[in-house]
Amino acid sequence: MEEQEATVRNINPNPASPSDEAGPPDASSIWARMAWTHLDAVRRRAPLVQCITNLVSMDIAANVLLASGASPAMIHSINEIQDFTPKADALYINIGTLSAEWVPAMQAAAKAALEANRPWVLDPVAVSASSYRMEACLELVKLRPTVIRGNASEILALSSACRISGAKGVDSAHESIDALDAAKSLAKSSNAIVAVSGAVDFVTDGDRVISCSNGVSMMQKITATGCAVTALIAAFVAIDPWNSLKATASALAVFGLTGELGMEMASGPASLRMHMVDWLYRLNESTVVTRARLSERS
Ligand SMILES: Nc1ncnc2c1ncn2[C@@H]1O[C@H](COP(=O)(O)OP(=O)(O)OP(=O)(O)O)[C@@H](O)[C@H]1O
Ligand SMILES: Cc1ncsc1CCO
Ligand SMILES: [Mg+2]
Repeated sequence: MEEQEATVRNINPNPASPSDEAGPPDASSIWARMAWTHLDAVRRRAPLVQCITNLVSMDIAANVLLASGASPAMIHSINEIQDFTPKADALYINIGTLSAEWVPAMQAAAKAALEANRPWVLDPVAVSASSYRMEACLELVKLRPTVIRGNASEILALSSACRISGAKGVDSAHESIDALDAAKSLAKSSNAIVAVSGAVDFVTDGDRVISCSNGVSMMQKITATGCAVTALIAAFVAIDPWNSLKATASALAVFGLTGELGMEMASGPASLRMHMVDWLYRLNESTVVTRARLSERS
């Protein structure tokens, strides 16, 4: 979808901002305030997000959506797509545990979302694991996802449409920066916003690049955190579909921030997961505005 410049102007009108006393806010605080405004809008508007996601991620994705204020619906039968998908505010498709039965449902749902003018978000989990998976994913990319979010290995593989990317499995074998050019190229060829997650997350429309440095490495030790943040991206894009670049960056910052806050209390991956969900539910304006770390790269 075409980007508009409205979001940053619209979300920075807080006359009570402490930064006003010291002069105009700097660019990073404008981005951080944008992240808060997106989270606040998700809480107020509770977007309905249809998820066709892998079996491993269903629980964490649904809980992350609920804690954010969104309304998840894990509906994947092809028999329900026609009735349900046009009612959803956004659709999330994740190919992590795809099967011959699910692929037609994914394609039908993506088509239904397109026809209903709803944003839809693709997570190309382990896209280079098999030619079946790659071909299914390439067919989905043709159905014009609004956002594609993957780890560096997935974005590198999808961007070049190579069958062998050097990835081990569903985890990334690359740093996110290694995939930045591939992400820009994929964004241009697919007309989607592309996000590469990692120690630093990058979000691009092919020209502009927003980076986010929130998060902790322990998040990689919880299965399906990537799937969960893609679900969160769908909720954020649902409430700001004309600014999907910014909505995607906001979701990544908010999710990364829950990792940082959760890590202050966690003793390992299982408790981190629990604390992340709690923090997503509890996050307040001052924490997001002071701790979201977003910036635009030139
Ligand atoms: N080294 C790191 N430091 C900080 N945050 C990280 C790091 N690696 C990943 N993250 C964060 O973890 C989340 C998941 O990203 P990751 O790249 O691990 O996804 P993924 O490989 O697709 O995960 P999965 O397949 O398990 O769902 C993102 O929010 C990302 O910012
Ligand atoms: C472990 C795993 N295998 C297929 S999907 C998935 C969840 C993380 O992507
Ligand atoms: Mg993944």
